[in-house]
Amino acid sequence: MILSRFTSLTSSFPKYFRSLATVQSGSKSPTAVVMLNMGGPSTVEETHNFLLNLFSDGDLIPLPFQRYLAPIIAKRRTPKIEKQYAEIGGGSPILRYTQIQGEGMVKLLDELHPETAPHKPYVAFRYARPLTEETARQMKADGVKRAIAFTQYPQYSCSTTGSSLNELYRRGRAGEFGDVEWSVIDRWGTHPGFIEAVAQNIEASLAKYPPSERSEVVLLFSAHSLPMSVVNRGDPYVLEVSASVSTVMDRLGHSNPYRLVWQSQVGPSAWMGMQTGEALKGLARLGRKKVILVPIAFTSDHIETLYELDLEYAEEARELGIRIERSESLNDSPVFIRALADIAAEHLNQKKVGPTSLQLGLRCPGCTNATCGQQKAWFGNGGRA
Ligand SMILES: C=CC1=C(C)c2cc3[nH]c(cc4nc(cc5[nH]c(cc1n2)c(C)c5CCC(=O)O)C(CCC(=O)O)=C4C)c(C)c3C=C
Ligand SMILES: [Fe+2]
Ligand SMILES: [Fe+2]
Repeated sequence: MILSRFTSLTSSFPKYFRSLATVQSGSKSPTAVVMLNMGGPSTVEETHNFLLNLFSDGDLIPLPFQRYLAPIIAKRRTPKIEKQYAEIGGGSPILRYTQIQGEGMVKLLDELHPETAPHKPYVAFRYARPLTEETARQMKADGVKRAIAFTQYPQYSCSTTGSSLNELYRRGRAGEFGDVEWSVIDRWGTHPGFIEAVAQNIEASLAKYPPSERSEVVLLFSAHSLPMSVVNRGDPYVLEVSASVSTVMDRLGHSNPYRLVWQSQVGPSAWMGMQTGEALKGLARLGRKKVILVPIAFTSDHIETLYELDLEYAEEARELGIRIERSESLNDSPVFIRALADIAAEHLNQKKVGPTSLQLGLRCPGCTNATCGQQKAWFGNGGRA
């Protein structure tokens, strides 16, 4: 309410005064909006380093003797994953899309929240360049004094956003960013702008079916799975992904039958199910031959959409006689970029409540990782000891 009043106020401002405000604040140190994500190899050659960083992360994959096992597993897995990145065009597009999203977001944010302008986007990836340490050096060189850590995972998991925040905390506490006041946007899986962007992409896919067939199409929301050991320690990811799905279906007026299923499990342990591939087989058995696959837990294209969904599952569906469409990832969607700016502006307006959401302070009840607790206390104090 307050935000929408404020938005209409700034947008009715004469353009001249708005651009003057930007010029006058041009000499101010920028407010950094640090976009956190896992990253991906931009070229096939970077695949090994990406996997090495990923398997070395104890927040994502806790391994015994991690320092010794991670290089062995990464080396063994590299040829298979290199082939997949080669088949999707020679690398992951995540950096390109994150840069487009970041640039678009700050342009809007300067108008939505001129008090903290200019805003500058930074990217801090966990397993690919630019890594957090490089971003820290750049922010220090830019004289940043105020920063928002903005996760690009809509739903919170200790193994994704939690891992990024732990890395930011370790480097922040070591002084690598200089003297920065931090606040955190840690989840936004039911934000109306995000929901609208997903819903519009689903509607575009539905429009590919003849009107008489549309209501029969099954919407198969597919999210990266999570090991049951993580789910069982109280990780909120599964619940938050379910909330995103329910909210999208509310927005669509429950026009279609739908299910939430899980993809991309790695290794032999138990993971959250049912698996996307199994679900397709089950739908074929039920005679449901029209499906739209909807990626719901990641906002740009990556190996899981471009390889697993578009190549592997599409082939499987064809063999099962299913007509399959894939709802586009959010990528450079203007509706989504506007949502990112709104989320950041709402955060800046509501910051009086505290530098993090109330949810962040409540770590997974079963989590015994000391860094998670220290990180939450540190961010809760604005990044001060
Ligand atoms: C919300 C998204 C994701 C969650 C949750 C997640 C958890 C998770 N992932 C692994 C292991 C791997 N993930 C890998 C790649 C990968 N993971 C995600 C997203 C989530 N992971 C993405 C988008 C990607 C691809 C990156 C890109 O292409 O840009 C990989 C590497 C690929 C492979 O070897 O298969 C591994 C390994 C675990 C163990 C986990 C939960 C604890
Ligand atoms: Fe993953
Ligand atoms: Fe944790």
